[in-house]
Amino acid sequence: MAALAPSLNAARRLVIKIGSALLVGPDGLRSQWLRGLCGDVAEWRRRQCDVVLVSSGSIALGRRVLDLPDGPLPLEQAQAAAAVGQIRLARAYEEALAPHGVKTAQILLTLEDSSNRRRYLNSRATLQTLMSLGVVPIVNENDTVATDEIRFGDNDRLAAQIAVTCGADQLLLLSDVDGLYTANPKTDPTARHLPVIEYLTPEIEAMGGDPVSGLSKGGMKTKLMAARTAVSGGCAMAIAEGSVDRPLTAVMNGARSSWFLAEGDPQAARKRWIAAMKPKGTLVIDAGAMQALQHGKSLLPAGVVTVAETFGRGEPVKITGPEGQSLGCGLSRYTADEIRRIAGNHSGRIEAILGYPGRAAVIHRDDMVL
Ligand SMILES: Nc1ncnc2c1ncn2[C@@H]1O[C@H](COP(=O)(O)OP(=O)(O)O)[C@@H](O)[C@H]1O
Ligand SMILES: N[C@@H](CCC(=O)OP(=O)(O)O)C(=O)O
Repeated sequence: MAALAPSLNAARRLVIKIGSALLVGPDGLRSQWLRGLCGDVAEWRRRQCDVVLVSSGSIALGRRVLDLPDGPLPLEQAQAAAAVGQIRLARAYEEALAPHGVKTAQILLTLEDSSNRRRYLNSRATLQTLMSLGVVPIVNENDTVATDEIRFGDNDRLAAQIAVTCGADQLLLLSDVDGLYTANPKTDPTARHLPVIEYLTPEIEAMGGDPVSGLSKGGMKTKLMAARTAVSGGCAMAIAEGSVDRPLTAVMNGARSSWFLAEGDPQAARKRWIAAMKPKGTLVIDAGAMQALQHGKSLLPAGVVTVAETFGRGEPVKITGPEGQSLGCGLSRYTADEIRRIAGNHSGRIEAILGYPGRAAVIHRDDMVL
């Protein structure tokens, strides 16, 4: 029996990627379309769904303002265009969401921000805080500082990385095509649409071709790479035609799309990821902390007895009980030296001891596997 596609209606945390060609037309920003999209975003917020928007379009908007020619731009010009376009892009979202009472924030990231564990944890914490405050973050690649070696280069993969980082259960790529076909439908009239992709097999991955549109970057290739990241992170991913009015409502009402099914749920995937890491050090904790962890609490400095070896912030450490029992592992929010100084102390004393404020927990329960 064919597997069932998830319903967009059921998303609890949704990341939506908007391609340049949707947002910017021959006459500039497609304001009316953006108002429709933002009407949908507000509707999903009303349903208590957290929403993150990953939007392309800064280069497409900026190049128009700077009168740069069509076609690929040299890196420096693309970076300049992005700097000019990004302020317009962010303002457009803010203005389209404000009438619905939805607050926005701008987040610009590079590939390094996801590969460097400390920066990754910081951006994750900021995203979580923004969502807990009901804000819709607008994310784009930080094109002004991202040179070729350190860039995602396309927002499909950035969106998948964001979806996994913030534990989203669904990722929607709004594109100029209504899903994955057996070949590029713009060039091959025999191409067949695939509504549900249960497993990302090599055959499926070979279907991804390049884009035809002049504004776009990755084509289907990068969307399939995004699918690999999303589904293995426990997030279902859909590709849908975004140019229609109110594209989320359209998908919910049955507009054609392709769904890639998730492997497990986001939390389980994150725990698998942490469990697979090689610990860099060990924290020995007392009996009270051991009991607290077993009741689903975070590890506070007060419960740490000793720290072995050297590790940095965000690195994996082993957690051991007072009798040397192996309890599990987790990502440390402090360096080994910092924990040595705050061990045994109440979290309220962290700032006085270290000389700067820090997070209350040494290992947050979301970053821990027992
Ligand atoms: N197997 C395929 N199925 C669907 N589209 C494909 C396929 N291979 C290549 N494509 C191309 O990928 C395009 C979508 O990618 P792209 O233009 O980069 O979109 P976006 O700007 O939304 O990121 C389609 O319009 C199509 O030309
Ligand atoms: N960061 C770039 C977007 C790059 C990109 O992935 O574009 P697209 O293929 O249209 O989603 C920009 O804002 O122009």
